[in-house]
Amino acid sequence: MTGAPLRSLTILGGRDKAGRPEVGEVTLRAGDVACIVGPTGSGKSRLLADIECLAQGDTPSGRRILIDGAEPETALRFAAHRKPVAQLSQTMTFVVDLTVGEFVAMHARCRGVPDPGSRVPSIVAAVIAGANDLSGEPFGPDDALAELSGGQSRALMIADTALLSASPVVLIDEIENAGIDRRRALDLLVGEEKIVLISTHDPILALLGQRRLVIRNGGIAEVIATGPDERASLEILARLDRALLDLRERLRAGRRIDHLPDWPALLGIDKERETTPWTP
Ligand SMILES: Nc1ncnc2c1ncn2[C@@H]1O[C@H](COP(=O)(O)OP(=O)(O)OP(=O)(O)O)[C@@H](O)[C@H]1O
Repeated sequence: MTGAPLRSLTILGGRDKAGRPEVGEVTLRAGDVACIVGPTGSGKSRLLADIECLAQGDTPSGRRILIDGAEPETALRFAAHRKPVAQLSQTMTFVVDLTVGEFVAMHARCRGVPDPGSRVPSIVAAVIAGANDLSGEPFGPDDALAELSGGQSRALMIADTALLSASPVVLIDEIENAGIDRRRALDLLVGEEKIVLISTHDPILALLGQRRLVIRNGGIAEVIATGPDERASLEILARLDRALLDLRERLRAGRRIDHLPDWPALLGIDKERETTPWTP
């Protein structure tokens, strides 16, 4: 654990793959969500890895990461239990022979949750409830960890990271196809005053963040603040997304999709005033 709460994380720019300097400085504060966007191979994972290891000019990018405006002490970089950064990777496979309840209780004890006798059962219940809120398929404490679906595993790790991990910085490598409610996942993490960085191409996630770091050829080329027009678009995208989720749920439940939603009504488009006919 890191002790005092972390207030800010600063990325001091290094160089791109061609050795050119990138955007000089980006500071994120507790409760901030920043998205990392860029083409395949542009260096998104490199940036996450630089933050994860609290790079000090000793990685290919030459970036330096500051905690609360200062270079982190060496122990913070190399002692696993004191690391301020948690990373949720794209694939989540459990290979231990434990139930969900046993695993979360064990993690709670490792994380030093005080008085295991009374606190652990309630924190286990809170983590499982949080995970069930994110994934469409509920599971319980007696279910085997190894038998959880991809979406359930991912939801469990997000709830576990939000509620149990002491790490104030959370790095997420793409959660778009994980079958979980992405907005709730972010709310859960941000509600705990974490700094969240997500590598994503999902328009909803991208617009939910306050900023987007655009990566090109290995460097941060631009920092885009989410503007008011984009926030308005987010509401429409969220409606579309809910409608698509509904259709997915129907399919999951073995039902038919004979009728599609009334899209113009759903998106708040006034049919009377529409002048340009839409053609597929
Ligand atoms: N600034 C840099 N200087 C030197 N090498 C870099 C830099 N940034 C990234 N790289 C290297 O470029 C390669 C591709 O980067 P990375 O895997 O981070 O891309 P990505 O955007 O995450 O790709 P994908 O979307 O396919 O996962 C890696 O080998 C990485 O170490």
